[in-house]
Amino acid sequence: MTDEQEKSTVEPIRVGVLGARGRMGAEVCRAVDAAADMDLVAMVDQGDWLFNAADAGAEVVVDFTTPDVVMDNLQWCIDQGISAVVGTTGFTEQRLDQVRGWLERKPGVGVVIAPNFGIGAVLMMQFAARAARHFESVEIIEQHHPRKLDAPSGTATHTARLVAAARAEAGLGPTPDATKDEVAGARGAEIDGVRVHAVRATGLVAHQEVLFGTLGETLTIRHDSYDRVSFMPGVLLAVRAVRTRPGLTLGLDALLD
Ligand SMILES: NC(=O)C1=CN([C@@H]2O[C@H](COP(=O)(O)OP(=O)(O)OC[C@H]3O[C@@H](n4cnc5c(N)ncnc54)[C@H](OP(=O)(O)O)[C@@H]3O)[C@@H](O)[C@H]2O)C=CC1
Ligand SMILES: O=C(O)C1=N[C@H](C(=O)O)C[C@H](O)C1
Repeated sequence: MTDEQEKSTVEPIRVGVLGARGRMGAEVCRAVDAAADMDLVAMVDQGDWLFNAADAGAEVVVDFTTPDVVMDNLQWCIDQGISAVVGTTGFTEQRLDQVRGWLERKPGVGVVIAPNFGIGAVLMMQFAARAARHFESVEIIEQHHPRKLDAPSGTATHTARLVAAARAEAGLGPTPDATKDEVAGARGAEIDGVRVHAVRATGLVAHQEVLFGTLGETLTIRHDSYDRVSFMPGVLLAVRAVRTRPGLTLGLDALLD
């Protein structure tokens, strides 16, 4: 049998998309539809019956909905034995523990949850974590389109936690800052001791800068998503991998190695 014949005997992955009419969901539907090794079998949005995905035989569900519905969606997928790729934000440690608990009862099911599916964004977070130990100051500035519901972004929150963990490991104390916050919020939000500033403006898609400072120098690590197609290679990578990774995979890092 030739390689081509062998390839054509591999069954396409049957994919359902939740939040299919949203900005990301619609882009995911186009990407899955265009992928030769995937079949788009269900497009579910607000008001649609979730069971459409199970009835259509989805093996993997991709969720880009909202933080207030994603947990119910995930619990349903795991109960149905359907693996899930999740880009929706709002995952606290408590939520992640809950997902791990559901997965323990369904050992064959895989879930990938990633705060950002952009390959450049994943690298930006890795570089930031690597730089963190060498700089006494660090602040994160995330910039998004004004229809975004949450702030700070999932990416900024995740970056802050990575940076904070690297600083703690290197024995760095709090960042130096003598400023009195005379107007509430002027110095941004604080996540694990790292200041995070959220900007919302028409024309933006998804952007982040991590600004490091030490004596006589600064380092800025910046990533820009100008178009939601930037997230698609990461989403498709996760769809291809998730069924062979039972349990919870956090972030794309493990899939890129
Ligand atoms: N991880 C990553 O790489 C990325 C993550 N995101 C995150 O993805 C999420 C979605 O973003 P975005 O696409 O911009 O948001 P949108 O608001 O454009 O899309 C969300 C969609 O989900 C629908 N929805 C709401 N409730 C349900 C439900 N119960 N079942 C099915 N669908 C439902 C909404 O319908 P309706 O409008 O009628 O409420 C809407 O169509 C956000 O949390 C965002 O932060 C975004 C980009 C990249
Ligand atoms: O809502 C968005 O648009 C995005 N959400 C994710 C986040 O909150 O980090 C990923 C990316 O920044 C785009």
